[in-house]
Amino acid sequence: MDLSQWKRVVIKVGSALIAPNRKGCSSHYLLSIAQFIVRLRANGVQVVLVSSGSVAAGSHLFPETDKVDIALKKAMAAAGQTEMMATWDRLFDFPTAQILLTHGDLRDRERYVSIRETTFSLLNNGVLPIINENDTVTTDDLKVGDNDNLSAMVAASADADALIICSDVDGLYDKNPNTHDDAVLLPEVTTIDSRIFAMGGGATSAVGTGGMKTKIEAAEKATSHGIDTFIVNGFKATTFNTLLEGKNPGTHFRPYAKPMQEDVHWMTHTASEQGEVVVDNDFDTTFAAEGEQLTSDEIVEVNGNFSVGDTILLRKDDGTRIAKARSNYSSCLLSFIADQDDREFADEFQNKTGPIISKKNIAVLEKQ
Ligand SMILES: Nc1ncnc2c1ncn2[C@@H]1O[C@H](COP(=O)(O)OP(=O)(O)O)[C@@H](O)[C@H]1O
Ligand SMILES: N[C@@H](CCC(=O)OP(=O)(O)O)C(=O)O
Repeated sequence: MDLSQWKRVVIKVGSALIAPNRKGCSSHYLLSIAQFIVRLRANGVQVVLVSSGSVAAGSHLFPETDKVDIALKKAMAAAGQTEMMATWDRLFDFPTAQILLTHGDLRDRERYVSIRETTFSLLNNGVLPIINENDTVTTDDLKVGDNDNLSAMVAASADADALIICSDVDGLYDKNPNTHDDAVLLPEVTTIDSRIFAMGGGATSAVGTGGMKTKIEAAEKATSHGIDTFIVNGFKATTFNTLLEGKNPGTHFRPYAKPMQEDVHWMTHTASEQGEVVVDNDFDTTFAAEGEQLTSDEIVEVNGNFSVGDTILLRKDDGTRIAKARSNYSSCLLSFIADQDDREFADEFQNKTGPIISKKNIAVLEKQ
């Protein structure tokens, strides 16, 4: 682990560190994280902070109840967010900036690029971006849902060298250490496979979302973009000294040797498909890599409503997911040519209109 190689780092801070007792924000655990950020910046490293905790920080402002419905949770997030930002801001003598995002923003390529450019602009001007999900406006369809995955999407969009997820445990154990006394810490993970996913359980604290499951998902997203990923214990001040010494205090997920390109990574891990195109089972799966055309006679079915420019999933009739791609056709137009009995007309139509999918807008998914 060579810190001198880090140019940009994303640090994700979990709710338990912001509002440990759900009685408003506390700077108790944030002080050592803030010092870490200051030291990194002094060493020329750009830092992006992804901070959870708005709900936990805001809950004390509302009457206590056993039934916290979605509207109340959103109200807590809205009220807690200002308290959380104020708490962070007090800890720094450089400016901070609030960015609130939803998955709806990240999966739209234009908005994604805009978020990326704004982040770079803030960083290049010495401002610390502090990012959270915009809980007040999210719906099930629009939300990322947890800040672990959000931090990995942010790390990929910011071309970070490292993602440090600060949690309430030392790292990934072979089972949940809060429910198993014999759980063993894994200092290093080189491949994130089903065995690793099986170890990650949900959250057991009152304030956490997602537990270790979403942290492993985040690690997979980040490492596939070449980002060194760490899960560390944010309760311990020693964690950050150890990191500054270039040592790993928790679990280190090694990055892929051959990371995905930024746009392919976005399509694979951030964009969600608006519809799907089912193709023949004997469809040649190397087509995308070879840059060959998908022809309308190979289409079995077009599902969903999508427009030109939307992300679609290409899958085989047997269910195999082949690729995600940007569609150059709307679902209506694609159904129209796929349903044509007159092949000559369909071919001519496609020749005139252009390829259904362009080579540069395809992310081939892992073969299953
Ligand atoms: N295999 C595991 N290793 C470590 N922690 C685990 C594991 N499985 C489940 N967990 C739970 O994940 C929790 C951390 O996630 P979470 O509560 O969402 O925290 P945060 O607020 O930091 O995101 C731990 O406190 C623990 O209860
Ligand atoms: N956006 C939410 C945080 C959701 C979340 O993922 O929380 P955590 O598991 O503590 O990182 C909030 O600010 O309360």
